This record gives sequence, C-alpha cells and structure tokens, in this order.
Amino acid sequence: MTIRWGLVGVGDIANKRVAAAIQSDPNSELVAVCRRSEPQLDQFADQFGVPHRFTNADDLIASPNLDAVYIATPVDCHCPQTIAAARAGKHVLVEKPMALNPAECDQMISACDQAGVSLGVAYYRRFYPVVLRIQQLIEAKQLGRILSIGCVTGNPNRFPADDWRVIRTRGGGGPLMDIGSHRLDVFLQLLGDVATVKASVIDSPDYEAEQAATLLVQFNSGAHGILQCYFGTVETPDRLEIIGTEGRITVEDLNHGDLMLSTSEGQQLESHPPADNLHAPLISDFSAAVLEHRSPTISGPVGKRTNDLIRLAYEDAQ
Ligand SMILES: NC(=O)C1=CN([C@@H]2O[C@H](COP(=O)(O)OP(=O)(O)OC[C@H]3O[C@@H](n4cnc5c(N)ncnc54)[C@H](OP(=O)(O)O)[C@@H]3O)[C@@H](O)[C@H]2O)C=CC1
Ligand SMILES: O=C1CO[C@H](CO)[C@@H](O)[C@@H]1O
Repeated sequence: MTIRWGLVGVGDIANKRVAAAIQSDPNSELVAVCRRSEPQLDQFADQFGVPHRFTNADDLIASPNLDAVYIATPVDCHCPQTIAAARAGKHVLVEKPMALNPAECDQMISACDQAGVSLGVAYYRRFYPVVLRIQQLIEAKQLGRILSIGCVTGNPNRFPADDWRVIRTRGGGGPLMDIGSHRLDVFLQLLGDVATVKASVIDSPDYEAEQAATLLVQFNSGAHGILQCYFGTVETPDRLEIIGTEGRITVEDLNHGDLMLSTSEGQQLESHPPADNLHAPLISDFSAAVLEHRSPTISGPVGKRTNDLIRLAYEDAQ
C-alpha cells in the first residue's frame, strides 16, 4: 500500500523540497495539490506532474482518494486545516511551527486523536545525522556533564510589513517562531525538557513582529540553553555549540554537518552531512509510521512543546 498525499499550500517550501520528498519516497504518492491562486497552482501541478488540483483546501481535504494531507500554508492556517483533515479521516503532517500557540496545538492533537489519525510536525532537523551523532556523544557522556547549548540563527530577508511571517496573527511572531522554533526543537531533542524560559526581544522598526529574540532557557538537568535569532541580518549559518565538563562540540553549520569534538585528548573533526532533500527523511518516517501503525517520530505532542517554550518566551519578554 502507498500513502496518497494531498499537499495544501504549494509556495516556497513545497516547491523547494516537500513535493520532491513525497515523490521520492517509495511509500508515498503525490496525488493532489492546493493553493488559491489558480495560475500558480497550475504551474506547480504541471511542473510536478500532479493529477488533481484544488483552489480550496476544504475541497482537497474532502477528496476521497487521499490518505494524508501535508500542510505547508502560513502558520495561521495550520490549526483549522489540521482539524478539517482529521475530521475527514486523513493523516496530517504539518509544517513548523505547529500552530500560532499551544492552545491551537492542543486542539490539533485532540482532533487527530479523536479521529484515530496520525499527526506529525516538520521539525526535520531531528533526522540530521550530525544531530543524531551529537545525541549519541551526549548519551555516552563524552562531554561529561552538559553545562550549555547555544545556537545563533539569522535570516537575511528584509520582510515587508504585509508578509505573513511578520504579522503576529498570521505567523505567530517573528524570527523566534519562524527560525528559532527549529532550534528549540533541537535543544529539546538533545538536552531533554526545559524548566524555565527567560527572553528579551528587539522590536522591528518596519513591522509588527520582533526583529530579534534572545532566549535563556534552563533545562530540567540544570544546563543552560542560549538561543539568538534574527531577521534582516547578513546570512548567519546554523551554528550550534555544546559545552560540557569534559568536552565541547562545535558545529559551524548544522546544514553542512561538520562537527568538531574537543576534549582533553585533542580535537576531532567528523563529517555527518544531511540528506540532499532535508524533508526526505521526515516524509519517509511519517509514511512508514502510518503503514506500521506507530506514532511518527515528531508527533503532535513533540511539536507542541516548542510552541509552549515560545509562548513562555514571549510572555517573559513582555
Ligand atoms: N521546514 C522548513 O524548513 C520550512 C518550513 N516552512 C514552513 O512552511 C509553511 C509555508 O511556508 P512557505 O512555503 O515559505 O510560505 P509561502 O508563503 O511561500 O507559501 C504558502 C502557500 O500557502 C498557500 N496558501 C495560503 N493560504 C492558503 C489557504 N487558506 N488555503 C490554501 N493555500 C493557502 C499560498 O498560496 P495562495 O496564496 O495562492 O493560496 C502558498 O502556496 C510555513 O509554516 C513555514 O514556516 C517554510 C520554509 C522552510
Ligand atoms: O529554515 C527555514 C528557512 O527559512 C525560512 C524563512 O525564514 C523558514 O521558514 C524555515 O523554517
């Protein structure tokens, strides 16, 4: 059996990676796509050879010949479209951040539970070989007791004030929601759950959302997490550093996967590059989970935890 996918929202990320990832997965088939703009919909469907096209998400979701819906629309659409898909009996894989706020995440989880369908969230960095290698090194106590994890990330785009990414009711916030969310998810994967969140933001002179956010989180283990995220800077690589009592790991760019391990014995460079299509392992995991009747690796409750931390950060910053 293959999973027949409908893809709602065929903009930037669908075009760059999601459609190709579905089409390259042996358990998946891309059978339907949706966006409201008809000429752009046709262009996308023609480019990827997708047989069914819809200008209304409800119509795609109601279509009987689908097993799963991939939601790649702006964040304010994630909750209503997930609930509609669940009620129509479709499994749902939703882009990050999962929703505008934790209350929406709860509604999505509960709708999918009630309908008996799977819910996954697209935090694909969880499948990066370099992240899995770091997890292994931490678990093997190669770094001793972990004291801190730090990440700096920036998107150079200068978003206009009417872009959904910088309107709070559409994107949920600014760089913290859009790019910080990915890194907080990696923090949770590597160091476990968080007890407290402190945050400060810098407002943008040009739009409603923040332009910069700096977070200091304290994990249940006692370790610190420091996250800095920006919009409108020069391109900032996806840098990660973990400091322990016996060692340090530095990754200059998670998307390249070179890892430097420093211990008292010296330095060791390892290379763990990600998949060519970063979404491919995510789609494969989700479709296999549906076929094997297991939970996807990045389930609704996993995705929601990042929304919880972001909410605490915005509350503290206020
Ligand atoms: N995992 C990752 O690395 C990345 C994830 N993302 C996430 O993916 C999502 C989409 O981002 P991105 O592709 O950059 O956004 P875009 O703005 O480029 O695309 C959004 C798409 O959604 C469509 N859309 C908007 N509203 C609706 C609606 N009500 N019904 C149906 N379609 C709709 C738009 O088309 P139209 O207006 O014609 O309807 C467009 O095709 C976001 O959640 C974002 O955070 C984005 C980039 C990378
Ligand atoms: O990783 C990413 C690349 O940039 C995009 C635009 O800011 C983000 O939405 C996305 O999560």
